[in-house]
Parts: sequence; structure tokens; C-alpha cells
Amino acid sequence: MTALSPSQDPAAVPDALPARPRLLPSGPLARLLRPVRGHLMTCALLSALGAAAGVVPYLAVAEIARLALGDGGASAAGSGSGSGSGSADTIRLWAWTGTAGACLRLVLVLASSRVGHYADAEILHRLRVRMVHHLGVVPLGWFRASGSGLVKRRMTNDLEEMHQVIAHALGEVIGAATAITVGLGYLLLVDWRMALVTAGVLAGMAVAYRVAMRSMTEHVNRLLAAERRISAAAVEYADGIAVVKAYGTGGRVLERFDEGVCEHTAAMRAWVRQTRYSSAASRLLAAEMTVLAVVMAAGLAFVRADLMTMADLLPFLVVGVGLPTSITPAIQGAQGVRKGRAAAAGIEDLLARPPLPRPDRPLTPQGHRVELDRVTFSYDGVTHALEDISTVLEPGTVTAVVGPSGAGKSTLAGLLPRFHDVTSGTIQLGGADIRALDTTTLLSSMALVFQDVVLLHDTVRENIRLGRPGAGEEEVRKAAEAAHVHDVIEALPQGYDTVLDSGGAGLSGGERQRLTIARCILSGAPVVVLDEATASLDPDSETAVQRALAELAAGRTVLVIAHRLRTIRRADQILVLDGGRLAERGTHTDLLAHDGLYARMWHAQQNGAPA
Ligand SMILES: Nc1ncnc2c1ncn2[C@@H]1O[C@H](COP(=O)(O)OP(=O)(O)OP(=O)(O)O)[C@@H](O)[C@H]1O
Repeated sequence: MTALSPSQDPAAVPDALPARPRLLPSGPLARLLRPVRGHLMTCALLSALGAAAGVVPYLAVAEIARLALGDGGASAAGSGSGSGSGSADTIRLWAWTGTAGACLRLVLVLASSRVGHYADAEILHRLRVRMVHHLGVVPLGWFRASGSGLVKRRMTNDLEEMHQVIAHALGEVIGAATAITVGLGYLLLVDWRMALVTAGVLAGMAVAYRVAMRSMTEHVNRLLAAERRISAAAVEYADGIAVVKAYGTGGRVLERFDEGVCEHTAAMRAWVRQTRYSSAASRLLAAEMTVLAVVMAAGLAFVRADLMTMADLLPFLVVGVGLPTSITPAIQGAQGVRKGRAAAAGIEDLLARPPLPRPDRPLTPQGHRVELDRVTFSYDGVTHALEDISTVLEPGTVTAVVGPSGAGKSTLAGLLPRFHDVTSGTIQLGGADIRALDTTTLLSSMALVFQDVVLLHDTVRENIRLGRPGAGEEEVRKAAEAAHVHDVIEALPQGYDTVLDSGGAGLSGGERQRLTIARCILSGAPVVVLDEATASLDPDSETAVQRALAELAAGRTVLVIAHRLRTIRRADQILVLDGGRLAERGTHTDLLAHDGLYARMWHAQQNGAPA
């Protein structure tokens, strides 16, 4: 009974198994499968009929054996005559019936699998479309907070679990249950007492399974948690491989990886240790020899007590002994359904993420003036990441946001493109509340430059053209020139036709940033939001990026977050955030004269202290 041992692959299980096993779809799984309920019921029916037909050959063999022993008149089906030629006819009939049952089973199982796979393709297509659509309307901030790993898990692993349920597990459970029911029903007709003995053996197996299962959920969840830690540490290690190599040690990353591996091994050992008896007991019970021995012993005792004939014992040896073989697919199918339920819960959770509210009648912004009025924002509804921020970003000016780590700079920048909606207060673009603008209008009004540059696996030209699909070659070139990256592109092996990978291999960090600046320049978006765009660059690169940014900022409404204060000395206004509040505001000269937080940060940076 493989389902009871840790040799099962728990890696395929989603976040965690539900605590209470239920065989048939319920809750989120049933809700997600509703559109193909008809197909699934047909699949289940065909599977049940196929399983019933699959019992017929065994039944035929048993009946033929009974007739051969001269007990045709006592046949459960009551078709034997007892006479020689009658017996031969009946044997022939059973032989044909058995053959027909085997053929019918083949046809029905194939048909069931076909309908199941059709339903599978249909529902997975629908779910993928729904999920992609939904991902398109959830606030962008959700992606930042959840990470791409979660989206990937929902879109791949969870859908794979759903596939297993629809295309395989449901059919397996129903088929196995039907085979056991039909087999036992037939045995009841032959001899109800022996049938009860056989049912008792099956029940013993089921009890052993339940005992073994009791601790399984806990063990699998522990293993899953360890696996998540291992994969998180592995990704972290791969992402930071340069730092790891530079320092010659993985430090905490490798420690976390090690801890994950040790926890995994400990969980696996505990599982093996705690399930060794129940697993061994269930394996022993499920062994055909055990079932054969019990049925044989009980049957011979019944024969000796004249409670049944030898001929009546035969069906129990042919059909009864075969019944436990249906237990394993039933258990595996049931496990598949349980995994599917966990996966469905994850998918439903993703689909339940509230979408970014859209206006019924979108407004059109009049100009590019951005105005924040008493903006307060909280991630968790308890603490305020931003509190009571009011300011105006005039077109053609640069507003810099500075402040200590955690002051709320990135949060503020993210509110403009509606990564999140304000908790209270308003943000207006061109006199219209940004929540009253169509999302496309809002996002096409903004050029966003973040430090983590996103390049697609495409040519340099197409990467720039993302800013304005359909832009001509000349326009792309001019944007690249304005972003001071044209010469760099020309020096690439295929110039503008060079294909980049998602990491932008072949280009330095500063060059990749200038490429995204070229994209923004091409987009012509009147509002520019720059988040940490100049961090972690060498001085030459930083100068080049600064020149590119100056081109981008010209004539636009710019909000820039900077850690290096000297890069924003000439900003039209500087907002100094501290603990989510606007602590100071003014030009560089004003703020130095004020001698407050900004002045302290400035002097600290001038003296070489970290920002
Ligand atoms: N997705 C999030 N969920 C919950 N809290 C968050 C989230 N992002 C940021 N915060 C919290 O909001 C506050 C402001 O964070 P924010 O990232 O805006 O600061 P910051 O000034 O940009 O910091 P840094 O300079 O270190 O990037 C911090 O207390 C931070 O822990």
C-alpha cells in the first residue's frame, strides 16, 4: 500500500494538505469545477461502468469454475442447468460475457479518460484565462508584496494538481469504489457469510490506512514547510551568488539552506519512524497472500461445517482476493483529490484578491499637475506607512523624496501609479482623482523607472519600443540618443537587433537603466516616477544615468527618490520623510539653512557616512 509510506512524493503537494480528508470534490474544488460538472459526471459514470465491466471477466472465470466443478445449478447468476450440454452452453455464455466485459471495460475506460481529459483541458484553459485576467486587475503592489514565486506556484503547480484530479484521481476513486461494490455485491449473492468475511478483511485494511493517515497530514505539512525553506534559500543563494563567491561563504543563506535540509531529513525520519508499524501492518494486510490465507481458512471452515460448497468458495478466491488491488488506486486517487482541494483553495485565494477598483465613468486628466492632499496610507490597516502628506508636483519640475530607511519613500512613489490606493486623502492628476481615471490612461501617463530593471527576452529595439509600440526606427534611435545609450547599442554585435535575455546580459547595470530610460523617453509619458534609479552604480555610470535622467525629466512632472543627496541638489523641491510624515520641505539651500534632518543626512553623506 504505497500511499501509506513516505516514499510518496510530497513535493508535488501544494502549500499544505487539508487536515480532514474528503474523497470527493467539495468547497473550492467543487466551485472551480462547476463549469465542467456535466463532463465530470459523465466521466465518473463511464469510469464506474468501466470498473463494473472490469469485474465481469473475474466473475465469469469464477462462474465457469463453479460450473466445471458441477455446481452450475447453484450459480449466483442462476443460469446453469446442471445438464452436460446446458453446462457447456452456460460456460460458453460466461466465456463470451467475460470477453465482452473485458472489451467493454477497455472502451468505457478509454471514453472516461477522454471525457476527463476534455474537461481537464476545458477547465484549465478557463482557469488560466481567469487567473491571467485577474492578475491584470489586482493592484500592482500585490505582486511586489507576494513575489513572483507565489504567482508561479498558483499558475503551474496548483494547476498541475487540478489536472491530476480532473484527468486521473476522480476516475480512479470512483472506478475503485465501483469495482469493490460490484465485487462484494456478487460475493454476497454467492454466500453472504463469506462475503462478510471478505468485507471484514477490506475493512481491516481501511482501518489500518486511517491509522497510518492520521499522522500523515502533519508529516507532509512539515516536509512541505522544509521544502519551501530549501527552495527559498536556493533562490536566494542563486540570486546572490556573486556576493556569496566574493566573500567565499554563503553565510546565513547557506545556513538557512542547511537548516531546511536538516529539517527535511528530520521530518522524513520522523515520518518513517512513526509510521513503521502502521505502514507495515497495512502492507501485511493488503498483501494478496494475507487475504488469500484469511479467505481460504474461513472458506474451508465453512465448507467443513457444511455451510457452503467448495464450488462456492471459488468466487472468493478469484474475485475476493482481487478486490484489495482496487484499494491502492482508491487511496492514491483520494490523495490526488485532497491535493487538488488544497490547490483549488490556493487558486481561489488568488482569484479572490480584490481587484483595483475601476471607475464607471472615467475622467480625463487636464494637464500633468500632480497633487497629493492629506494622503494617508496603511498596508495593514493598523500602522500608517504614510500620514497626512500634502504636496504639489508642478509640471516641468523635479520633486525629490528623501528620508531614512523605512520612512515611506517607495510607498509614496508607488501610490502615484496606484500600486495601492490611498487609505484616506486624494491624489489628483490633471485635476482628476487618479482612482477616477482609466488604468490605461493613468499608467500611460507615467514613466516608471525602478532600480530593478525589467528587460524582456527580445531585441534591444523591441525593448525600447515597449515604451510606445509602433514607434519608428528613427524614434527609437532618438530616444536611445537622448538616454545616452545609443553608442553602447551600436557597439553590440547586432546593434539594435541584439537579442537580450531577461537579465540584459552583455549590458552593465547603468546601461540597462539607460535602456529603460530610453523606453520612458519614447513613451512620452508626462509624469516620471524614479525610484532609487541611481543606487549602486559606479561614478561614471552614475554620471551617464544622471544625464539620461535629465533628458527624461525635461518638461515633465518628476518625482524622484534618491539616497545620494548630491544627485538631487538642484531639485525644485525636496520632501523629507520621517516615519511616514513629511518632516521638512524646501530646496536644498532652504533645507541646509533649516539645519534639520536633511542637513544632518547631507553632512553625514559629505563626511562619507552611509546614507
Ligand atoms: N508590502 C508591504 N507590506 C507591509 N508593510 C510594508 C510593505 N512595504 C513597506 N512596508 C512598510 O512601510 C514602511 C515604509 O516602507 P518604504 O519601503 O516605503 O520605506 P522607504 O523609505 O522606501 O525605505 P527604504 O529607503 O529602505 O527603501 C516601512 O515600515 C515598511 O516596513
